[in-house]
Amino acid sequence: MSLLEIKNMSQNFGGLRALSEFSIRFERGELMALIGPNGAGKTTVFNLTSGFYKPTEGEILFKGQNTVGLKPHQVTGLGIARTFQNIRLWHDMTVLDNIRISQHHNLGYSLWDSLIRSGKYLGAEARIEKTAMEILEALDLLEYREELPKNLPYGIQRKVEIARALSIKPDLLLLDEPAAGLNSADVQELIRLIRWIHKEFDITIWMIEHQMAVVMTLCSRIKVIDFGKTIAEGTPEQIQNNPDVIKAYLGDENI
Ligand SMILES: Nc1ncnc2c1ncn2[C@@H]1O[C@H](COP(=O)(O)OP(=O)(O)OP(=O)(O)O)[C@@H](O)[C@H]1O
Repeated sequence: MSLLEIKNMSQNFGGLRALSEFSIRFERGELMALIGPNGAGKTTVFNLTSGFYKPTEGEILFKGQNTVGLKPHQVTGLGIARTFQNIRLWHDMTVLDNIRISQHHNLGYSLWDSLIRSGKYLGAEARIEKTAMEILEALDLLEYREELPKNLPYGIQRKVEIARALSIKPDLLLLDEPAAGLNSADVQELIRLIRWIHKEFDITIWMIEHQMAVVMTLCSRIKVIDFGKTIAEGTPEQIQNNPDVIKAYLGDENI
């Protein structure tokens, strides 16, 4: 069974067809990219896959289960974690609390348990704390655990966001433009980090990225969309030489 299978997924926003009959199949362990010019529909694909939008048409099967109609926290609970194009962290909570709070989609205790501080509550909170500390240590972020994200350099904030996504122990990690806003040294660090995470956590990664250096270095398979339609899929080499892709990025007049 494929880890993720999307079949003929489309999304309309009023009269705009933002995505048209998008299909993809992932096997466990892949590192895959979704690319395309601005406004092509890439983030829409991630919003649909992670339950932020419900597709107008189509099917999404994750580990064989249909996820269409599930809420984002339910999709997270099944094992899909994501980061956002514009970093979304709680800027007035510490780094550690940001990681801890992300695990609260699946607590296993009730409000009553938390009020009386039952054994169930204390046990779950201890597990959450342990996981958060382990992730921070693995990503070399322990020294920032008591800092507020807003006081940290942008590259570190990106890393914290990735740590937060990883803390739910996902099977599939969606990274929406992880290199956006990073300087070239941070981009190199990010490439190393993603490669390391992919191997060390043994997870499947799907990324949207405009920086071709990142995509071409990391991904074994690339899918290209333009105006909501799939125009190409293949290896980095095939994509680089694909005339439809070149045309979509550069326009007819530049070919
Ligand atoms: N919630 C929404 N309501 C209406 N239109 C939307 C909504 N979300 C996206 N769109 C439109 O759908 C199209 C695809 O947008 P999307 O953000 O998916 O593109 P993208 O490929 O991620 O672009 P970029 O690379 O610039 O981030 C755009 O025309 C956008 O304006």
